Amino acid sequence: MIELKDILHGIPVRQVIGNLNVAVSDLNFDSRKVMPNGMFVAVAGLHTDGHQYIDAAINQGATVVLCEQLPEITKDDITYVQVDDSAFALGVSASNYFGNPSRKLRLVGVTGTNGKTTIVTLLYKLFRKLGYEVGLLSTVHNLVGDRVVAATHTTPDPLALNKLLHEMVDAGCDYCFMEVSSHAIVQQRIAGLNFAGGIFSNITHDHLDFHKTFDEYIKAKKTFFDGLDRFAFALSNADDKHGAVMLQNTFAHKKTYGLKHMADFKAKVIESHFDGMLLYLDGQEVWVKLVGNFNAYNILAVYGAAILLEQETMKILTALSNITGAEGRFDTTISKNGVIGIVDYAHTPDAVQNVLETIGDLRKNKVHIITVLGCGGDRDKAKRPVMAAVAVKYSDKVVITSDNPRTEDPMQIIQDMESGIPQDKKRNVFSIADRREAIRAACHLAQPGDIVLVAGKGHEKYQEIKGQRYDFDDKAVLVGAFNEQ
Ligand SMILES: CC(=O)N[C@H]1[C@@H](OP(=O)(O)OP(=O)(O)OC[C@H]2O[C@@H](n3ccc(=O)[nH]c3=O)[C@H](O)[C@@H]2O)O[C@H](CO)[C@@H](O)[C@@H]1O[C@H](C)C(=O)N[C@@H](C)C(=O)N[C@H](CCC(=O)O)C(=O)O
Ligand SMILES: Nc1ncnc2c1ncn2[C@@H]1O[C@H](COP(=O)(O)OP(=O)(O)OP(=O)(O)O)[C@@H](O)[C@H]1O
Ligand SMILES: N[C@H](CCC[C@H](N)C(=O)O)C(=O)O
Ligand SMILES: [Mg+2]
Repeated sequence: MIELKDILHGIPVRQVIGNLNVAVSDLNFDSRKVMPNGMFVAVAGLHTDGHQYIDAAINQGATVVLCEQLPEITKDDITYVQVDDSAFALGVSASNYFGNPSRKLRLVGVTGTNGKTTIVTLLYKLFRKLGYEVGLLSTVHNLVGDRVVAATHTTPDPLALNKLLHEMVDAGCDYCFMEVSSHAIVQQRIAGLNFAGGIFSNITHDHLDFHKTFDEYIKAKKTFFDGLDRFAFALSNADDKHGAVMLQNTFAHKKTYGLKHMADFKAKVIESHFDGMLLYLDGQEVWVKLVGNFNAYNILAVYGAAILLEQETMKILTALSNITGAEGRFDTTISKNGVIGIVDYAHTPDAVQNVLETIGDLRKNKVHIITVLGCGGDRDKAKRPVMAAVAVKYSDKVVITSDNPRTEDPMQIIQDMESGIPQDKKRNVFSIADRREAIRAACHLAQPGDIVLVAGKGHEKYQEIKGQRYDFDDKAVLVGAFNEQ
């Protein structure tokens, strides 16, 4: 039980109707989940507005309502708190409700278009190896120490997020590494959190359905760094065109990493193989089990953050050489007749290009690269033709298929992708809507030594079609197809 006035700490309140000295036994932003003597926070969404459900929340037992617009008729036994920004108030009140757990461990957030999951996963594994108790909030899953909590979002809603942080504190975690998505920044899921550091990976085309313009997308990412305080570090990618902008207005301690430009943390790729690469990192040689220039950036970000979190260089490097990346990222399998299969979560034009360039650099004797690729439904439509064009440019053959069509028509998504393919390349492209059949077809096209890249779904264990989730696992389907050969 916590008193309402304590939940409101740090929230600019415009008006209160009713009693502030009431105990609140539950906090919710979904009227359907409100509990007796609970507090309901009305937030405007993309599909509907929580303000429409204030009565429903009261009928469910809410005794406190926090909102931006007061209802025309207020009830005597209910406390109404009016604020200017209820999404911000939700974040802060969720932190207060759970005892501000982000102040009781060191929380590091990672934002950027690609690489967030990889960086936080590597940080989680690294700090475990360095002997700490650690929490993780990621697209693949959340971890409270060793305990797995399924992830519904890349960055959970403020209630789920603070509840998990609270559990991490209870479990004795010293650190938590979390992904900060641009949706979470705009929707203020991270309001009220205290970050010990923030990391920027990169920014390229994605989510323009939500942010509308690339400038708005940049602005969203930058807001995260603007919100860091002077005790935190802000670590940015010096080689990214927008890396400097991220640090422009932050109060945090600014640091950079990069392979090309001048930076505080520098690295060079010396050797690359399918199972890892040799890096020259901050004056030392280190073998890591990840592949590709893009992963050299991820490793550098992790190394820099570990130094900024006061860890010792040699211990970091030794631990780094013994850890693997996140599930479903550049995951390699070889068929019995020597076809190399790679499952990867590339679902943006930049990621597809990076992975295919890496494969192109690693391949021997110009063996063929066959890419299986789809694009998600109910997501950025503008990236579809671009992803297809990139796949075609860097592959010998492409099988266009479905990713998660969600509520969209799979054939329409495929057509949107096909529109990006130059006429003279069309003969190398096949479209097969059924993802299982597409993967099988790619494997049948492959000769020994060829490489089949299955991109876009990585670790995901489902496919969402017409709003329904079906079991689906790219790796299992790929291995099954290999076994048929
Ligand atoms: C686009 C987006 O981010 N949507 C999120 C948003 O939903 P919404 O805006 O549609 O909400 P809404 O349905 O309009 O409802 C508005 C409010 O009314 C309330 N309500 C609604 C109905 C009712 O009966 N009673 C009631 O109180 C709702 O609880 C809500 O507070 O708020 C919901 C509650 O927190 C989220 O679950 C939902 O995530 C959806 C499922 C989603 O798919 N989000 C994706 C795009 C997302 O967030 N992705 C990023 C990662 C992106 C990346 O970098 O790759 C992520 O962090 O996961
Ligand atoms: N630093 C990077 N730069 C560019 N591409 C990358 C980088 N790291 C990973 N990738 C590519 O992006 C894909 C997704 O990587 P990862 O899951 O780490 O990113 P993410 O930012 O967490 O994505 P999401 O937005 O879905 O949470 C990888 O499978 C790989 O193809
Ligand atoms: N976090 C990303 C993941 C996309 C993964 C891809 N498989 C898809 O479904 O589009 C999103 O929700 O946009
Ligand atoms: Mg992620």
